[in-house]
Amino acid sequence: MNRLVHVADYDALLLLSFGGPEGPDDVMPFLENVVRGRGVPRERLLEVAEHYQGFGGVSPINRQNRELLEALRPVLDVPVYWGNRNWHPFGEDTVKQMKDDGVRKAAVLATSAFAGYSSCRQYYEDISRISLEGGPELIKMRHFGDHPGFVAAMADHTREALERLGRDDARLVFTAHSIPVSMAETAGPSGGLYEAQIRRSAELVNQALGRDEPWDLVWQSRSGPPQVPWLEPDVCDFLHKTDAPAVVLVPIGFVSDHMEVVYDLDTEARDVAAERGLPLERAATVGTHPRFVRMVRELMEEPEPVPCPLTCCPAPRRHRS
Ligand SMILES: CC1=C(CCC(=O)O)c2cc3nc(cc4[nH]c(cc5[nH]c(cc1n2)c(C)c5CCC(=O)O)c(CCC(=O)O)c4C)C(CCC(=O)O)=C3C
Ligand SMILES: [Fe+2]
Repeated sequence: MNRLVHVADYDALLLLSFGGPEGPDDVMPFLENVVRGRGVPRERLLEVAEHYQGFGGVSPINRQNRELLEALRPVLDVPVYWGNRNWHPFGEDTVKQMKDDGVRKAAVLATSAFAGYSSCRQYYEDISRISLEGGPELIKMRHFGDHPGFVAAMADHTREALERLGRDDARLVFTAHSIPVSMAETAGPSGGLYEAQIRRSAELVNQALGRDEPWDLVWQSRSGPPQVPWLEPDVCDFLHKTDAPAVVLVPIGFVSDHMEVVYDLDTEARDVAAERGLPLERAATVGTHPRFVRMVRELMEEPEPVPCPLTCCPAPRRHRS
């Protein structure tokens, strides 16, 4: 059959993710992998280690990724592999396995929907680092925050949270990982793309819900040295000050309920709301919502994506660690 567009014929999918500890002894070595050369103060690291230890040293991200793999298997016609940047199974090891299995060309689904250094460029860096001579070609799929599958899944979960809260006057407060302002300014070919894409995605979710009410976008999980400016307002500062009568937090910036969600939102942000007597619910991330899972297949059926220009989303200046 002649096709009008070139359909990239992948013979595998690689789920490329962040990785997380699977027990108390993994926590510090994992964190050291994450922040190597990034100038994150030791005190911040020890504080974040405590968040993980509060969950028995186990990040929820690995279970979430395993669940996504299981949900993808019946929907795709090709084998599904999983590799991480910061913890086992490391992408390096997975790609060796893929090579041994004779994989030729794999679509790469990074567990992040948007542009930016941490959310996109760093996954390209991972791909170059783990690619092997004679191994599979690894094609990173496009940003998907505006894909109807992502939007519909997020909208569904937001509707469920609104129903749990049971208040018509609740305000939707979208939240995403804060990043340094300098990183936000250089996101995408002409800058500002991380924030612009997240805002667009939030707007699409709001529209899908048929809501006319104003909504907010706030940031969470700030890291780095205190003198470096990051995107604001922080979710907790926002909750301290808002005059909204009730709030649904919508973690639009994440694809699964990992530590940033279950600690920074479900523990910290919830405590602030409770202190103020502010009714609050948190929408589930897209996770394994069937429409999101189907989106992955749809992305693989699109023409092969044009890679991001090498000049966008540059790495921040390296710090000595
Ligand atoms: C934009 C963005 C996403 C969303 C896109 C995506 O999902 O990729 C994201 C996701 C995640 N971030 C995660 C964990 C961490 N991020 C850190 C630190 C940082 N994140 C940053 C940005 C982002 N991060 C940045 C600019 C830093 C500063 C240091 C650096 O420039 O790298 C640190 C260091 C300690 C600290 O928090 O200070 C940890 C432990 C986990 C795993 C959670 C789990 O284990 O369940 C996930 C999914
Ligand atoms: Fe992070």
